[in-house]
Formats: sequence, structure tokens, C-alpha cells
Amino acid sequence: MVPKSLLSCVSNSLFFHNPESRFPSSSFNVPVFAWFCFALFEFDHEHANAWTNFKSWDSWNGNSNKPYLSHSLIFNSSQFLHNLMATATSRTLRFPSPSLSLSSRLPLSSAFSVSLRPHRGAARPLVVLVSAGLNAKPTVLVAEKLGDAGLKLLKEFANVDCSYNLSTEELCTKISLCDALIVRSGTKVSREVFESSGGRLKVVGRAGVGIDNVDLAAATEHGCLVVNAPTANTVAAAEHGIALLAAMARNVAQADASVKAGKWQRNKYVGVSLVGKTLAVLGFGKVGSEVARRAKGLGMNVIAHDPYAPADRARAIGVELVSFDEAISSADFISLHMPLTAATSKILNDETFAKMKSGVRIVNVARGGVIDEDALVRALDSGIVAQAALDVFTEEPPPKDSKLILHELVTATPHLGASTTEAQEGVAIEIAEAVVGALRGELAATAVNAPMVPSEVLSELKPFVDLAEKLGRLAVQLVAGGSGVKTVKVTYATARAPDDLDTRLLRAMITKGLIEPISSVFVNLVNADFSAKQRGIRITEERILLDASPENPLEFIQVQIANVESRFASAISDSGEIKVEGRVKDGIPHLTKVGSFDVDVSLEGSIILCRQVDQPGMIGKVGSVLGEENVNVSFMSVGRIAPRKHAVMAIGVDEQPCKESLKKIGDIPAVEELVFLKL
Ligand SMILES: NC(=O)c1ccc[n+]([C@@H]2O[C@H](COP(=O)([O-])OP(=O)(O)OC[C@H]3O[C@@H](n4cnc5c(N)ncnc54)[C@H](O)[C@@H]3O)[C@@H](O)[C@H]2O)c1
Ligand SMILES: O=C(O)[C@H](O)COP(=O)(O)O
Repeated sequence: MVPKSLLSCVSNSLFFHNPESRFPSSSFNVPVFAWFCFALFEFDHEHANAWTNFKSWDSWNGNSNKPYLSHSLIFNSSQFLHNLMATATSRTLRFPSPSLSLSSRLPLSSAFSVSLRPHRGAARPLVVLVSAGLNAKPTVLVAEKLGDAGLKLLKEFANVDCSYNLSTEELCTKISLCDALIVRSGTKVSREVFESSGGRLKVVGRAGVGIDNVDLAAATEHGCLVVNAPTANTVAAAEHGIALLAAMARNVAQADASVKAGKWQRNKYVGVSLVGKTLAVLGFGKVGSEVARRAKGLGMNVIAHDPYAPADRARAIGVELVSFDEAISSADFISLHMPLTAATSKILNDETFAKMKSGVRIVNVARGGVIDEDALVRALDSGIVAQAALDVFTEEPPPKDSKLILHELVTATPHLGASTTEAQEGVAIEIAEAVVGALRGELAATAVNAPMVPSEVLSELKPFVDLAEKLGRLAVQLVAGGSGVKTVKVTYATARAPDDLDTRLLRAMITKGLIEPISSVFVNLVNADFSAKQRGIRITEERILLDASPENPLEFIQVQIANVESRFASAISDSGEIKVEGRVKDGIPHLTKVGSFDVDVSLEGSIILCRQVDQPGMIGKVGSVLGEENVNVSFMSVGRIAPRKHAVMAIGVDEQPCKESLKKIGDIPAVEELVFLKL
């Protein structure tokens, strides 16, 4: 560990964590910074997966008009620091002689982050932030107010930074230091946020239902899991819907304002009754069905439209599911409860208002964007819509001069649907548990952009998940040059029926194994399919149905890569593909086939595969070369076609042999080819 005193001394002297700080350029102490970089470099030089973005450095030229630089860099390797020093040097920053070193190592589990913040018009950065995580705790940024119970849960597991009302720029700067972000509906989690995170952001928690403020495609592309809290605010939203319905029908808000203004207008505020009226619920999900249940209790006739809702659920509470046109044309009241999607955007518009009964009343506690707000103003003015009660708006907060908000027939609340004490505590707990679980690597039940795999399925598949990733890793390392992988076939041999074996997780792990050794991309369940597609890798899956006991989920997994050359010709099967096959034995993944050769080695450590002419003494010869170099052999297995013919020897090694040792093995006369594979 780098002594904390060193870090604090360095940070006290030149690293500032306050984004509001502005320092004269002379306070940027280059030699000390360089020394610190070098010290980090010394400790981290084994780690090669640098994430760099040198575009950011160009901002040093002072072209940015922004008060702070928009970019943060996150890295976890010396390569970055090396580049950083090289770049800085090339930009005439002088570094002292790199003679200083420290005798301990930085904790590599944590990331380092460098943010450059040039002053408006400055020629070079005034403040450089370097923060080194000295403990393994993840950092969670809570960007909107969250209930105390949720914060308490988060704080038991993570460093929690509650920073509200951040500008996009501030969020983008902060995010590179965070492993998780929690928001409500008021924060736009845009592509820029994911890009600025530099890969550190692992989970976005939406403390509520609607995820229309999170760029899901960008999250997925960046391998960032998005989880929400879908249940805890349902009742609150439904109650608010009913509150708005009743308040609108009886002019409560307008009458209240009038009384407070000293007036007594009993004739002006005559309302309409709810009993016996038809309410059309659009979107019969959690909130919609709770609204329907309550409206039935008020004596209303409730119909609903939802293309995906099961009719029996509606029937169970006495609601008839009807078409969209029937719903809107027969309703006295319409209550909106669908998500904002491309299909629902402006679903109420001039055309659909024209189909409604004259004098219809509309409640919206879903999302402002499902109504064309200009069309609603027109419909209110023309009398098609008698009144509207709105909790949500296209733009929040809406412009002060919004015709809709100021309309006397509109009752408005500032997105209060989920805002009850009870709902906020519930949502906070729900999201904190989901985020902590996700940071622990558990599959979240409320994941929005990843397949949900129940925990019992996960624990059953665990050894096969390891096997899948390792087979992917082995297969891609067998490809000559490692690249050019386009066609991959995965075969699962199983006695389970297709609907009893979820292979999405296995496919994702094979993809991870295939991609990670040949790129700097981090692949997980979230971005596996995207990453494969982006690289033009087509993965097809096939099942061999075995007549065996279905107790064991899988007998073996086979990975084949077609249309490539191999670094190890023996890995090519009779049908011309690179082929590796593995099984789980006693809970441990084993490699059981390479090309057409049967082998049997546990997939731990690394492997040397070597093809030889089968003859006595080979194991001893290879073993002694490795022994000379003090490389520990964990196992050996020989698979041969026939005695004294070709054989493939698989040797498991705990350490990586040096090139010379591998060459010595290759020079043994009977050895025809060999390859070293890292797991
Ligand atoms: N105002 C608030 O504070 C507040 C609080 C909670 C929820 N919400 C919003 O309310 C909405 C519903 O939340 P929920 O928890 O009930 O979600 P949900 O997913 O349980 O229900 C949404 C329903 O809409 C249906 N749907 C989808 N497309 C549709 C379409 N084209 N036409 C009709 N129905 C369609 C779905 O099938 C689903 O049944 C969301 O937009 C959510 O963001 C707002
Ligand atoms: O989608 C939701 O859960 C609601 O709109 C609540 O949003 P909020 O968390 O911003 O109150």
C-alpha cells in the first residue's frame, strides 16, 4: 500500500477535490505531480488494461469554453500513467528523474481517476485530480434525495456521496469516481454520462419505476446494469391518480385558490360526479390496476386498454379489456398508466382527442410525454377535454409560462405520484438492496437491461458458467492472430428440455471468454450480446438432447469457431473448425476435447497443449524442462488416436513458463507443435 501519509501529503499539495476550486496555473506543481505519477506507475506496472482517452488531453490547448473540462479519465493501469507521462512530457511539462520509488503496492482492486479541469480559456489544466482508492469499498453517487433507510443500507456497504442538483457537466465529472449511481426521475442519465464514467460505473439504480430518463442502449453498450424499484411506489401513484381524479371532478384546487383569494364562488365550482361514469385506464399494469380497483370502489364503470395485460387479471377485478379506440371513445374519464416508449409517445394527440367524447376528463400520473401537450391545450380550448389533472410533464419542471400549466381547466402537481413518506422509504430500500446486490455481482431481480436469472438457477449453473468462459478463452487463443472470429457455434449436450435450461448466461460467458483476451472491452451479462454483435461475431446455439437423467443441467459444452486458421493445427476438428469441449467434474470445469483429441485436464491455472508422436518418456522430458524453471505442473493428460501415433498432451501449469522453456519443449524431437494458453 502506498502510505496514506504520502497520498495526503501529495493531495494536500496539489490535488484538489473541490470542483469549484479555481487555482492560478502556477499552483500546478508539475514535478510533484510527475513524481506522484511515477510512484503510481512503479506500483501498477503489471496491469496492462489501460483505458485511455487522449482526446481529453487536447483540451489542454485551451480551446474549451467550458469553465471546467468536460472529461474525466479513469484508468487502472500503469499503461495509462506511462502514457500520461509521455503525453505530458511531449507537452513541455517537465518531469524529475524517475529515481523515486516506494516499496509497497497500490491496491489494484480500486481504480484511479484523473480529471482535467482547465479554467475558462486557460492554456493548460489548473486542477488535476488524482484519487487513489485506498480501500476496496465501492462508491455510490446518490444524485437525488433518497429515503434514510436506503442510505443506511448503502452506507453499510459502500462510500456514499449524496450530491443533488448536479449539472450534466458535474455529473459527468463525478461519475468517473463512482461504481454506482442512484437517481429518481429528475436526473438524465445520458450516453455522455456512461462515456464519462470510463467503464467504472457498473450499475445505475433508478429509485422508482420509469426508466425513460436513463439511456438504456448506452448503459447496455457500456456493460452497465440498470436496475429499478418497480413495486414500492405503486400504491402511492395509484392514490395520487385517484386524488387527482376526485380533485379535478370537484374543482378542489381551483376552489381552494379562489377561497384563499377572498372569494366565495359556489356556483362557479359546481363539479361532476364519479359514480356511474366510465373510466378508461390506459396501461393496466401495477398502477393502472390499483387505480381501477379503487375506481370500482367509487362506483365507476372501469374499462382498460393494455395490449400486454392478461384478460383474466382484468376480469378478476371486474374490468373489461377493450381496444384503444373503444377505450378513448367511450370514456368519461381517461387515466394514463403506461410507460413512455416510442410507441406511447404522444399517444394522446389531435387525432385521438378528436375520437373522444366531448367533455372527457383526463388524468395523467404516468409520463408527460404520452400526451401531445400542445394538442391537449387545443382540446381544452375547444371543449373536447373538459378538464385535465396532470402530475407529469414533457419538460420537468415545465416552463413558467406553459399554456398548459396556466390553463384554468388544468390541475397540476409537481410529479408527486411517488412522493409519500411510505413509498419513498420503500423505494429507497428496494433500490439500495438492488444496487448493493448488483455491486456484489449478484444478478438483480429488477434488472432492466439484462436477463433475470433466478438465484437457484444461477447456483446450479455456476460451475458451467466458469466452464463456458474458460472454453471461450481457450477457443479464441487457439485462433491464429486471435482475430477474425466471426462464426461461433456453441453446443450444449443436456437431458433438460429447452424451457428448463436457460443458456443466456452461458452464452454471455462464452462471449466474454471469446472477446476479453483479444480486446480491452469488459464483457458481462449486460453487454455480451451487444459486444459480440459490434464485433460481427455471430454466435449460434444448438442443443444435443441426451437420453439421461435431467438432474445434471449439462453433460458438456462445445465451442467451435469456423473459418479461421489455428495456432495449433490439432485443435481443428475433422469438420474444419477449431473445437474445444468441456465438462464439469466434481464441480470443477474440465477440458475434455481439443479438435478430435480427447484430453482430460481441469481448467485451472494455464495450459500447454502439445502434439507429439506418442512414445515413452515424453512426460518426463517435458516435466523436467518445466521443473528446471521451477514451473509447477498441476496435471498432465495425454489423448491419442492410437498407440505410437499422434497424441495431444495437455499440461496444466501454475506459473507461466518463459519463452525459452516453451522453445525447449518445442525442440524435443517428437514434439510437432505446441501452444501456451492462459485461462
Ligand atoms: N407520477 C409518478 O410519480 C409515478 C409513480 C409511479 C409510476 N409512474 C409511471 O406510471 C407508469 C406505470 O407504472 P407501473 O408501475 O404501473 O408500470 P407497469 O410496467 O406495471 O405498467 C405499465 C403497463 O403499461 C402497459 N403498456 C405498455 N404499452 C402500452 C400501450 N401502448 N398502451 C397501453 N398500455 C401499454 C404495459 O403492458 C403495462 O401493463 C410508468 O410510466 C411510471 O413511470 C409515475
Ligand atoms: O416512475 C416513477 O417511479 C415515478 O415517476 C416517480 O418518480 P420520482 O422518483 O422522480 O418521484
